[in-house]
Formats: sequence, structure tokens, C-alpha cells
Amino acid sequence: MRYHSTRGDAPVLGFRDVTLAGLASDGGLYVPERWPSFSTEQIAAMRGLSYAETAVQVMLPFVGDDLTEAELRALCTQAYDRFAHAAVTPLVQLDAQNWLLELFHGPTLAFKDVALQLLGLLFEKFLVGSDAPLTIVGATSGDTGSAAIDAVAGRHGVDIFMLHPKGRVSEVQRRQMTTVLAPNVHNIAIEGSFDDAQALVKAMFNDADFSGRFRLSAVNSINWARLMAQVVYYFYAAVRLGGPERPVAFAVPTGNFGDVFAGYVAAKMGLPIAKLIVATNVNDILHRALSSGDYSTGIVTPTAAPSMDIQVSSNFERLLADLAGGPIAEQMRGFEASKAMRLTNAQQQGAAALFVSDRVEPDDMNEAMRWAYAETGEVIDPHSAIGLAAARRAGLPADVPIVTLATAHPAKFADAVERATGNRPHIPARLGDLHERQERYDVLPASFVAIVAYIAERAKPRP
Ligand SMILES: Cc1ncc(COP(=O)(O)O)c(C=O)c1O
Ligand SMILES: N[C@@H](CCOP(=O)(O)O)C(=O)O
Repeated sequence: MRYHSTRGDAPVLGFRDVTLAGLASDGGLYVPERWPSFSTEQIAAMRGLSYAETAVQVMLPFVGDDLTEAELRALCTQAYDRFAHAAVTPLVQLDAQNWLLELFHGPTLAFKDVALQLLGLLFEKFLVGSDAPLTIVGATSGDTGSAAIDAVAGRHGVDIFMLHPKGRVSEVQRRQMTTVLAPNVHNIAIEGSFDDAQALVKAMFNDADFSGRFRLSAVNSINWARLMAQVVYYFYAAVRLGGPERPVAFAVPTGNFGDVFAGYVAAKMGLPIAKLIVATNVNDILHRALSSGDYSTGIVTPTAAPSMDIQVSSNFERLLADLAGGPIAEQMRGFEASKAMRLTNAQQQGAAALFVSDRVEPDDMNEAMRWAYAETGEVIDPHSAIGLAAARRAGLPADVPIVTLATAHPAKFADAVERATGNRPHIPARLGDLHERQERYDVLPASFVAIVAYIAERAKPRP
């Protein structure tokens, strides 16, 4: 399998190189040259497979010659062994139509672990025999940071620099990152928003001098391998609910558009998906884009679902390029200059075939947390509640099961959950003494010069 940039002006790479590269050198995102496709029989044969084995079947077409099936199986087994639930991503039924897909049983209690546990192992595998140390630069609104740090802390030949918006992540999220004191882990709280952090990360890749001195890589969903691993749970859930014979809908709390784009990829690969419901909080650029074609940024508003406080959604570029049938460099350059763009008719109509969207206000989010707790006994986090609120009012036919992706453990957002439900969720015992541990991080302005100087002082340059 070969990978092309959404902007059409970067080298075409294989899976290994695309995993190590992260962002394409033309500022675009790598996408596979074609979507692999499964027949109905092949999908039906996934019924009853373990999570790790489903992962092997779904991801094998993407890895090309860079991993054998046996190597991929060994990596998946190792990655998913660390999950606290035997099903890895269990389904929980809420009522006749609604289900939760609990994606938070990994080491850091968010869906990011599903992909990042694997990505850490892929980095290790692909770096064997290489003398160029990897400098991972990442931006987080709270969850990617801890999952990525857990996946690479202490690994030889890798340094990770993780930028989070100061004061805009929950205390548990911050502590999960800043209490990891391994020497290769560097946490930076920036004076700005997640969008500022993400823009700084992209600017580092696009700076020829900086990216020439350090071998940069990415752990955000700009890295194709992240999304590839997230495609798996759409198959895993759907076949358990009657797929491929019965189409299933998914409601996805959305920020950077990675998780829901993985659902789009699953549909492209042949999985019958009735609808993908894109649920946003008041930072609703994706809802506006999908409902009216207006993709224009506003000021990021801090909310009780901080991981979705995002305006510039990186992976939307992948969708727009796929719907346009090729590179969209000009459209993206226009967006970067004006911070606004209109979708073309083809993009709008193409998206409407599979996606619907909804903006969920804080009261509706709280109501969804209350409903889940009172009616089903499930304690859900604010992000999952945004997905569930959208699912319950999507108006889909009653015979279509709707799976809401439960993207984080409620204890990561205990204050918000307690405010809504009166019930305070507790951190699982395996996180132990998180609140007592020593923290280490630096605070920097959201300035390219300041951040690259900080990293350059600490990272190991290419030999
Ligand atoms: C808990 C949680 N829910 C939802 C999202 C949104 O997912 P995505 O950015 O893939 O759209 C995030 C952040 O990525 C998150 O951390
Ligand atoms: N919500 C995310 C934001 C980054 O998203 P990613 O999927 O691109 O890594 C977070 O928690 O950091």
C-alpha cells in the first residue's frame, strides 16, 4: 500500500515511512492510494473474533510489505493485552436502540489508547537498526497527550514533546501527563488554545530548518497509523450488532475529526454504516460545515468537554480530499490564509450521503449524563454524553442500532459528571496515587520561536 498527501506535493510513501513521518512535507495529511475493500462474507467472518484478531484482519491491507501478518498479530496482541476489559472495547446496551461502545479501558482511560498503544510498538519496531533518534511533537486537548506519553515513556531513541493548553484540560488529564517523569517525556503548557498548539506542531513540520535538524514524528491523528487503528472498533462493534447484514449507525463526539473519519474509512472498506452522527459541543465548526458548507473558525470556547474544544479539525482535510477525488492544496491554502472556506457542492453532497451532524448545548449534555445514569445506571463522561445526546435525537429508524462512542472514562471529568448527576466517579485503582504524584512541566507562550528553542535544547538532532 502506498500513501499520498492530501496536498499532492509530498513524496509517496509506504506504511513504515508514513508512520514515522507523521505529517506530509507539503503540509498535507497522508491517505492510502485506494481503500481496501472487504466482501460481505469477509466481514461476516469477523463475527466472534477477538479484538486483537479483528485488528489484524482490518489493518493487514494497510501495512503492505512493511509487516508480516505474524508480526502485526504479535504487535496487536501486545497492545491490546494492556486493556482492563477482556473485550478491549465492550458494548453496553442502554435501551432498545442505543448502545455505548466503551473505548476507555486502556491504560490512560480514553479512546486514544486503542491506537496509541499500537503506535508506540510500531515506532519501536520501525526504529530497530536506525541511529536517528525520533523527536515526537504533539498537541493535546487532554487525552492524546497522556495516551501518547504512556505509549512511549522510557522508550529508547524517542523523545516526546507534548503541548497542552494551559488551564484548559481537566486536573486528571494534566496529571496523567505531567506526573510521568521519564527523561524522554517533556510536557509544555502553552498560553493558548488547543488550536494554537496544533498549529505550532504543524509549523514545526513545515519549517525546513527545524525538520531538517530533527527527525520529527507525530502521535496526533495527523499520523495515518492512528486512524488505521481506530477503524478496527467500527468493524468490531458492527459485527456484534448484526453487521454486515444489518447497518449500524455511530454517534461520535467530535473535535479533530479523527475518530469519525475512521468510521468513514470503515464504510469505504465495505462496512454497512447507516449514518455517522458528528456530535460537537458549542465549538461547532464541523456542524456548520456539514449542515451548511460553512467551514469558518471562531474563537475557541472552553467547555466541560475540553477535549473537543477545537475549531480547526485536522482530519476534515482527509474527508474533503477524498470527496474531491484528489489533492486539495489550493482549497487548504485558502483556508489557512483566511481561516474560512466553503465546501464545494460535491463535497457537501458527498458528505451528506453518510454524515449528519448536531451541536449539543451544555444543558443537553448534562441531561444525557443524567438520563444515562438514572435510566440505565451508566455513568458517562461529558464527551460521550454529547455523542449520546445527538444519538437520541437523530431521528433514525427504530430498527437501526446506534452506537455512541464512549471516548473517555467518567473519572477523567469527575467534577462535570458530579455536577450533572450528583454522583462522583472514582479513578480506577490502577491509576493509584495520581493526585499525590510529583508533576513536571514548563509553561511557554504560544510562540513558534520559544517552542522550537525549547525543543532544540533538549531533543537529540539527526546524526
Ligand atoms: C474524550 C474525547 N472525546 C472526543 C474527542 C474528539 O475526537 P476527535 O478529535 O478524533 O474528533 C476527543 C479528542 O480527540 C477526546 O479526547
Ligand atoms: N482531543 C484530542 C485532540 C487531539 O486529537 P488527535 O486525535 O488528533 O490526537 C486530545 O485529547 O488531545
